[in-house]
Amino acid sequence: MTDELVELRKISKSFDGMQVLGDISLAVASGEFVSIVGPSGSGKSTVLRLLTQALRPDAGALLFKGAPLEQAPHSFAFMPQRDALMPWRRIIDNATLGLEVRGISRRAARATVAPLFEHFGLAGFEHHYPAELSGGMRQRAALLRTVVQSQDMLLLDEPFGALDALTRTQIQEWLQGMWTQHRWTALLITHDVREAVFLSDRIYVLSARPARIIRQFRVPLSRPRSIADLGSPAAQAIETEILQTLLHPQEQDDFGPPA
Ligand SMILES: Nc1ncnc2c1ncn2[C@@H]1O[C@H](COP(=O)(O)OP(=O)(O)OP(=O)(O)O)[C@@H](O)[C@H]1O
Repeated sequence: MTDELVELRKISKSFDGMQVLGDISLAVASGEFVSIVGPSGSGKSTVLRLLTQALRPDAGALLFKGAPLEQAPHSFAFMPQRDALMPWRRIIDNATLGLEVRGISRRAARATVAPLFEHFGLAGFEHHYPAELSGGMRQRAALLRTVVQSQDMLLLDEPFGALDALTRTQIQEWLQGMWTQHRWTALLITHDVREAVFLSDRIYVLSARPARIIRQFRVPLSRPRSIADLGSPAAQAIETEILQTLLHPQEQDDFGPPA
């Protein structure tokens, strides 16, 4: 398909003789929000590290707009599990970091990010240090730093895993609203099936090691969404089916029904 921004085609990867990724094929279209859920240690972060080219696959192809990823000009904005804010830099200077790394002066980078603080619920905290912010605010600051780089795609590695349940729900609702406005292409790794259902257009379910994709689901919820939509029969049904797939992978056909 031509609108696929990124594609992993028959990717396998082993570490020290231990096969982590079996034979992974997946794609993310431009403007699509896709999640990967799977058991702990199944290789979800490895998929992202292959995309950032921190790792190389043993076999298979990584494509960007149909061309080999390593040859195609592209840029991905990566947000890790921990917020990874630099404690010695003020929030505004953390937010500018990705721009400064790309050679933009701090002054110009500050002018770019400053108007976004209100949108990210961080107005008034520009000159605070990370330790002075709540966990949810730090994650929003890390997300601001990630999205401000105008990259082709956001790679989000379990970004809200360390947050308490209420803060996590608030930031999910906020991110859903932001995404609906901006339509960033995004690939999210998460353990949280409800989070995946709430945020995604499509969800891939990975098996345990060696990981393969056992099912993929299209989320039948319109946008914009609110947390209340998770109570709808359609959302409940898909959440239950994904959990069943994770708990009883042996009952799945090889690739399950098409999304
Ligand atoms: N550089 C590496 N060298 C050796 N083993 C590795 C390396 N990177 C990952 N692994 C192993 O590969 C497996 C998959 O790791 P990965 O972090 O991708 O899983 P994950 O699904 O993201 O896990 P979690 O959900 O717990 O974060 C794990 O057993 C891990 O120990």
